[in-house]
Amino acid sequence: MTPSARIQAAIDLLDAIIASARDGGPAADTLIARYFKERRYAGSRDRRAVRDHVYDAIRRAAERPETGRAAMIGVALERPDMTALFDGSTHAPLPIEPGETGAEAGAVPEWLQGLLADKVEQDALLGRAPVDLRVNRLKATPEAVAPALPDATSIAGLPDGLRLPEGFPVEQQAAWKDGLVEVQDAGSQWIAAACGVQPGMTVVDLCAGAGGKTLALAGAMAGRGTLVAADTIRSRLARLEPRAARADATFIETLLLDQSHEARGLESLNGQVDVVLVDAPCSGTGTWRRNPEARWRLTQARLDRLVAEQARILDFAAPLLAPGGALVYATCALTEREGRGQVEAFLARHAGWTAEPIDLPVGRAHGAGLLLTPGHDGSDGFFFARLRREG
Ligand SMILES: C[S@@+](CC[C@H](N)C(=O)[O-])C[C@H]1O[C@@H](n2cnc3c(N)ncnc32)[C@H](O)[C@@H]1O
Repeated sequence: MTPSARIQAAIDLLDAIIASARDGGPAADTLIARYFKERRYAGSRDRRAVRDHVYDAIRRAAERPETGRAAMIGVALERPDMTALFDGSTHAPLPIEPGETGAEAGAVPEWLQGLLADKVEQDALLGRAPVDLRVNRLKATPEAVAPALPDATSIAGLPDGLRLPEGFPVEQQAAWKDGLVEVQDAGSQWIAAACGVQPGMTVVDLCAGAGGKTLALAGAMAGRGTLVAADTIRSRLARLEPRAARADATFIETLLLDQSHEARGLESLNGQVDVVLVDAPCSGTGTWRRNPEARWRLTQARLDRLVAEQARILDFAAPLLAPGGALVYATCALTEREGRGQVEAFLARHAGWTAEPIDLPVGRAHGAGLLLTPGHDGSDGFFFARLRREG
């Protein structure tokens, strides 16, 4: 493909990504993969260049642009070498008209600006994310794994954490294939640490998804005790099973819950659980550096629905705890309503619960919890809090 044709391909893809973000369709990565599956003539350098153009345009625009052309012109007008590629030749975009402007540049959509926690450094939200790993204590130690990953550095405050440069092909490494390491952002590892689980405990990961944090909890439990991974989406829990097998964490039990009737499926655990982790569905504002297109999908109505759902999940999680048990609430969101506000509202609704300090060498105290941000902590953005049921 010519350099101009790569720009036109990026414009076509951005049109599809914009429509998909508006209509709740597939994610950008899925659309890019499909696009190239149908265009086998594109070589690996073409694919990489087009993908880079697409993600440059997505990162640059906080608001969903009107068209792929506007998104790409926004990028080109900041890079003089690129504007010349809009030359109207075969497979190239039409020349940029005098006065034709691109999409506006920005980090955070206007409507969200005032809703983020005041300590969030907005520009860092879209920085490049490294590849963080967690050494799987069920199979390995950091000392044993480190020689196989010479590019890895340690992560302050995480004895089992290793950090590799952005884009490092970790899934091609024997250490990953053999289940000695898992890919897991440092923030998620700190949340697992904040759960304070011990071998022999009864633990429920209530929004387990594909089990990233469940596997970290399994490691901390040394394979002993009861660990239930629950979710309402079967395909997500199904992805946990091969991961658990690879990690030698086969003591994990999965529990598929019926949306809106979750309490029924959890009844037998009522009052029995030492630690419940609620890693709630959220706006994902803390993960924009990995998923910048999420900014184009979030709306006020969706945020309202998420806040209501988080409160409902906390309410059916609370009865599971044994007296003295801990409920850890976490979101990869940086909006006040999903974090500090959600926990304040829980404490106001539920007598007999207190928030307790979390002793970690990272983050900043925020309301009754802790705030992690890419700018301050070098991890994805998270809010989490530990709530204790009185004994
Ligand atoms: C932030 S993701 C979890 C990520 C996962 N804990 C990890 O570390 O990889 C939130 C999960 O909550 C699940 N979820 C949404 N509504 C739920 C509900 N009512 N009960 C339980 N899980 C729910 C979603 O299906 C999704 O997998």
